Amino acid sequence: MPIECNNLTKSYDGKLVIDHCTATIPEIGVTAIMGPSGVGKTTFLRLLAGLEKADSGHISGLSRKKLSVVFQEDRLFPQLTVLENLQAVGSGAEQWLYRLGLMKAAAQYPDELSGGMKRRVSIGRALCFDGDVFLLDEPFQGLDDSTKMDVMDIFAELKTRKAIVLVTHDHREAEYLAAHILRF
Ligand SMILES: Nc1ncnc2c1ncn2[C@@H]1O[C@H](COP(=O)(O)OP(=O)(O)OP(=O)(O)O)[C@@H](O)[C@H]1O
Repeated sequence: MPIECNNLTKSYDGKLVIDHCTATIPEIGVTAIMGPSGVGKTTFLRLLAGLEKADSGHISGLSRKKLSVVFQEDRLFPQLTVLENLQAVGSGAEQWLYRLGLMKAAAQYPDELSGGMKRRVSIGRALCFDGDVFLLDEPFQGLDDSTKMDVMDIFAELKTRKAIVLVTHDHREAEYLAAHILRF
């Protein structure tokens, strides 16, 4: 069942951020969300994640679906190691750490990591949680080109069986992964 967004609106302090947005997100494959800074892309993801409530409109097709989210700020558990951060949410932690090039960092704590490493741990946690729907807000930002390709390839594999909503400013990422693009 696809996710249907019907006529969503959302304002902050009287300023309209999401203006009657209607969109379909297929059950399988990558939907890229693109648009200038401040146009409401993160807000749209937060509406999908249920972290914000729309002022009007309706989202259907999300009930009973498990959501894996990666937001721009990496919300890792500071008191847990990298490995434990992944194990806390699901299974397959070691396998994902390996795929993400993080095996050597498994016993480190988040405040000992670089920005790009924290980002990969966040991605690893989303993968371990193994949602039906992945909500990704600029997930590849801060990764060097080679690591970015490795991580994008994980999602290229995943997109054959999951719904992935990818906010990105990078046309190459969108072209590589996405079946269609929602322009905000
Ligand atoms: N919690 C909030 N309270 C007040 N204003 C907010 C809040 N969240 C977002 N906004 C405002 O809503 C607008 C859209 O923000 P949003 O983060 O959704 O944009 P974006 O398209 O994701 O931007 P970027 O590409 O820079 O990440 C901005 O003007 C922002 O200041």
